Amino acid sequence: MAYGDKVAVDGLSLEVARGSITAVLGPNGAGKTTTLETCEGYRVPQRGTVRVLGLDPQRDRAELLPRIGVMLQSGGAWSGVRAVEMLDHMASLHAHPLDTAMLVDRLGLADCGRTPYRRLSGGQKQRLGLAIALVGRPELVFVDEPTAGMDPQARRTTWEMLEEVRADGVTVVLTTHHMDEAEHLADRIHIIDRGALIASGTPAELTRGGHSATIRLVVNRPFPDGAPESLRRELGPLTEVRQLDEVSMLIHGPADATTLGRVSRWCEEHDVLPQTLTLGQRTLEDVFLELTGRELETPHDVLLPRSAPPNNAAGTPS
Ligand SMILES: Nc1ncnc2c1ncn2[C@@H]1O[C@H](COP(=O)(O)OP(=O)(O)OP(=O)(O)O)[C@@H](O)[C@H]1O
Repeated sequence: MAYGDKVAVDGLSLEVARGSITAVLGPNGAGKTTTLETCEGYRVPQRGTVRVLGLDPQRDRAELLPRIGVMLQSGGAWSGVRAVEMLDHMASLHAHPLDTAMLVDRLGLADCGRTPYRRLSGGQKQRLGLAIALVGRPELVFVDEPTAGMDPQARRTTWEMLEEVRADGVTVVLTTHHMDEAEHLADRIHIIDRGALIASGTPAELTRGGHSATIRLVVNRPFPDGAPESLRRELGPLTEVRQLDEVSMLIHGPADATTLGRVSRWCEEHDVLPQTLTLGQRTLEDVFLELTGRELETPHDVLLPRSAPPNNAAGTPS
C-alpha cells in the first residue's frame, strides 16, 4: 500500500483469529493505521488481498459495514454535534444497538454528553469513538490507538470493555505503540516496522528467551557523577544504561551472570551498596530493539529522571 511514491505497507501478511484480541504494535509511521484503514475498506491496496470476515472490504462493503465497528484515530463526528446526540444517531443506524445510556455511563461520557464534538478533550473524543465503534454490536471491531489521550482511569475502562467484548465473542484488532497495552490485552501481537511485519506471537512467545534482559539497580546512596557512562564502559557496547533517579538505574543488556557480576563489582569500586539488583523479564521493548536496533517506545514514566517535566506520551493522540 503506497501513498504516491511513499510505500507505507509492504508485503504485510497476517491473520486474525475470531474472538481474539490482536494488537498491531509499531512505532509512529510504521503503517499501523494504513493497515487498519485498508481492512476497513477506506484504502485500496495497489497489490495484495484483504479479507475481513471472509469479505472483500471494497467489493462487499455494503455487506461488511453493518458487521464491523471502527474507532478511528481522530475525527469521525461532525464538529458541532453533541457527544450523546452523535452516539444516539449512530445507534439509530443499527438494527440491534447496545443501550447508549449504558455506554455513556461505562465510558464516563455523561459529563460531556451535551458538549459539541469539537470542544471535547482528546480523551473524551476517544471514549466517544469507542462507544460509536461498539454501539452496533459488531462481530469485529477495529480500534486505532484506543487509549491515546486517555487518563489512567479511562484507559483501564477501555481495556476492560475490550476484554468484555472479546468475552462476548467479538474479534478485536487494535493498533498501539504502547507495549504495556499490547502485552496486557492482546492474545496475539504483530510487531510492524517500516511497513513490514518483523515478529508475531503471543506476548509470552515474543518475550520468552532471547539474549537480553533488564537489570534494575538501586543503591544505598547517590551515584557519583558520570555513573551511567562509567557503568556502560564496564559492561561493554551491548549494554544500555539509564539513570532513573539519583539512586536507581535500568540496565538493558545480556541476560547472564557475568553482567550481574560486573554490575556488582562496579558498585564495589564506586563505593555504593546495591539494595536491589534484579534481573527482569525480557520486554517487548527488548524484542523490538533486538530486531531493529532501535527503540519502540520510551516508557517515560519509568525512565525519565524524577525531576523531568510530566510527559504526554499517553496523552496526545498521534
Ligand atoms: N495520506 C497519506 N499521504 C502520504 N503519506 C501518508 C499518508 N498516510 C500515511 N502516510 C505515510 O505512511 C506511513 C505509514 O503511516 P501510518 O499512519 O499508517 O503509520 P502508523 O503506524 O499508524 O503511525 P502512527 O502511530 O504515527 O499513527 C508514514 O510514513 C506516513 O507518513
